[in-house]
Amino acid sequence: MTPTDDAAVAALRFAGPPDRVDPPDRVDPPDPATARCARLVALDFDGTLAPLVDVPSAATMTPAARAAVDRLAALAARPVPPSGDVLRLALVSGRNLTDLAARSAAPAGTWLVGSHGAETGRVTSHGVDAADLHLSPEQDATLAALRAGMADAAAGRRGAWVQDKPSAAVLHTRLSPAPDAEAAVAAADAVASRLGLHAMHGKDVVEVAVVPTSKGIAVERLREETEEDTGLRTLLLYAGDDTTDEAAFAVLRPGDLGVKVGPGPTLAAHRVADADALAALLRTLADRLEH
Ligand SMILES: O=P(O)(O)OC[C@H]1O[C@H](O[C@H]2O[C@H](CO)[C@@H](O)[C@H](O)[C@H]2O)[C@H](O)[C@@H](O)[C@@H]1O
Repeated sequence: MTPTDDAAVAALRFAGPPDRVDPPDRVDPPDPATARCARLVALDFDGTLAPLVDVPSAATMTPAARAAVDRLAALAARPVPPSGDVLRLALVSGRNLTDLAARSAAPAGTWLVGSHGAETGRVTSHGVDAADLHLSPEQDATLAALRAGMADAAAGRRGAWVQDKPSAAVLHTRLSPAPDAEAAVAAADAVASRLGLHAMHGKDVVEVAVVPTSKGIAVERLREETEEDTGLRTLLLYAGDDTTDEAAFAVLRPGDLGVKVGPGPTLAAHRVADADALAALLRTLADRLEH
């Protein structure tokens, strides 16, 4: 698959003008919108780099997505080029951090955001350097009640099961017949409501967390950190496929690039069909950034 023309053009615009120096009179004038910026490429994992599958532990990036991520990571790791442009790569997922690190095998230097923003870390040559996740005693007690409630919501409903995360519980219904899925989802929503928590509805999942967070908050934090570290305005490319990615699209600003992967309503300005089409777009971006 290839990205649509407008998405490919948007990727080139996001990357900035080509670094042309010869002949001198052909040098492109710097574009104030994109010159001397840091670029933060933040990518969702499931459904965006890795096609959705029935068993979450079996999800894996397509070969093209793998190659694109590795190439961007190599570009992010190189010494800052003469243009002064800085590139950062982040994976932003609903998966918990350990799971995301294992499934993505992200290259050293990649920033990781897990549990929709509740967990953060950075891949280093010796493993993931992760920030501690602290739950208050009240949050601990709520998490225990949440896990019990979600287990009840899944009980007796065909195909439904619950995944526990460090600060959340997730009801999975991908393998459930429609009536069982509907009943389990309604029960999970009731548990969230009883505990005063927000239920996030994704693709065949209902996720309830005891730490208020969203991918929008997470990518804004990544942008702020990049701007603090580099002293440069930071342009953000965010790509995602699910409803929970809309929170990230919602915080994009002029000069940023939002890419929705697959069908469905979205706030993103651009769309590609699938993980391989996104990989092609990321290759276009890498080609331009490499020069
Ligand atoms: O933010 P993401 O990286 O997209 O993670 C969101 C959820 O991804 C996983 O569930 C989804 O992918 C599974 C494997 O393909 C699929 O079986 C499930 O139906 C999808 O919703 C993961 O298991 C969840 O914990 C994440 O929150």
